[in-house]
Parts: sequence; C-alpha cells; structure tokens
Amino acid sequence: MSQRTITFVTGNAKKLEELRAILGGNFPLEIISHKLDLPELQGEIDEVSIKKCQEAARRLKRPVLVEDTSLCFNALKGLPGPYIKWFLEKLEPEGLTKLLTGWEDKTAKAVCTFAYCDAKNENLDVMLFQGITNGQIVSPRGTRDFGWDCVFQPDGYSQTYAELPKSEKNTISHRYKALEKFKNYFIEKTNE
Ligand SMILES: O=P(O)(O)OP(=O)(O)OP(=O)(O)OC[C@H]1O[C@@H](n2cnc3c(O)ncnc32)[C@H](O)[C@@H]1O
Ligand SMILES: [Mg+2]
Repeated sequence: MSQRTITFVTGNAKKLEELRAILGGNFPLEIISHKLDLPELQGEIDEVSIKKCQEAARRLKRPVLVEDTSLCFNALKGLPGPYIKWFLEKLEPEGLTKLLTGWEDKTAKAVCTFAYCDAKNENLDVMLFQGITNGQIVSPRGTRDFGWDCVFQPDGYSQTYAELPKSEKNTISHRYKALEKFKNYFIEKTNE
C-alpha cells in the first residue's frame, strides 16, 4: 500500500458507493475501503466522528477516513442527530415522519462529517470536513435502498432524495458538500 493511499472505514456499502461516484477520477490519492462497523460513542456530532476516526486509526495503523451522518430535526433541537441510525432501525421511515406530528416545523438538516487521521502521531489528531443540506421531513416517497432518503426532501426540490436520480442527489447532498471540502484540502496539499 503506497503512502498516498487512504483507507475509508465504513460498514455501509451505500456510503462507499456515493463517495466513489462523487470523487470520481478527480482525486489525487487512492482510496481503498475497509468494511468495519466501528463502535460509536455518544456525544455531539463532531465528538462522535473524532472518536470513531481515532478508533479506526488505532485498529488499522494507517491513514484512515471515516464518516458519520446525522439527521437533525429542528423542532426537536437537533435530535435524533447522530442517533438517527437507531431511530430508523426501530421506527422505520414512517415512524420518523410521525415523530414530528404535533410540530408545525418539519425542517431538518442532513449533516455529513468526514473525519481523517494520518495515524502518524500518538495524539491521533483528526481533521473534520462537514457538509450540511437543509430540507423537510415528509411522508416516505421513492426507493428505500438507502437509509432515510425517502423522508428527506431537500430545500428547492419537490422530490425526496430517494426520488431524485443518484446523479442529482450527489450534486446537492450533505455528503457531496463534505467531500468538496475534503477534496479541496487534499488537492491543495498535493500541490504544495
Ligand atoms: O459504518 P458507518 O460508516 O458508521 O455506517 P452506518 O450505516 O453505521 O452510518 P452512520 O453511523 O453514519 O449512521 C447514519 C444512518 O443514516 C443513514 N444514512 C447515512 N447517509 C445517508 C444518506 O445519504 N441518505 C440516507 N440515509 C443515510 C445510514 O444508513 C445510517 O442508518
Ligand atoms: Mg455507524
């Protein structure tokens, strides 16, 4: 494995698929993937991502990238946030919509946080790259192949993420915005 390889550690094949589609061939380093469902400690979004990344670096001892995705309902002061995976598993998409019954405010934020650690120093310093897409929580519409896509309707669109073509989601999504920052950082760094 060359010095210029980054290992993307995730247990989620859909995240990997989107990362590959978004970065395309236009990224200076090689990204390989490692399937591992890392433990996630409780905390605020940044903390969860930092700890997850340090655990990946500790285990693999090489440059690692992890990602944590939150879905934050504004009426609920940001919850479920980083706990969306467990809410989705128990309540299913219909239940996520129902959580906001009784609240007029259906707005939400999809937040994607990539965390990178080069694993070179003992502190395991981590860099974060975050992207946010605002939208609304609606009744489920569209395919059900990726998480909560069918209940999230991004601002400016009348379709949910699940109804949009993948290519369209990948130009406006929380993941796209985070990866733009990640990509620009490494493009600048390799040009130094
Ligand atoms: O191994 P990791 O990378 O942690 O993968 P994960 O599936 O556990 O993912 P998270 O911990 O980040 O939990 C986020 C939840 O949101 C879902 N999710 C992530 N990105 C999404 C997206 O772009 N659209 C819809 N659902 C998404 C995902 O399937 C999880 O249920
Ligand atoms: Mg996870």
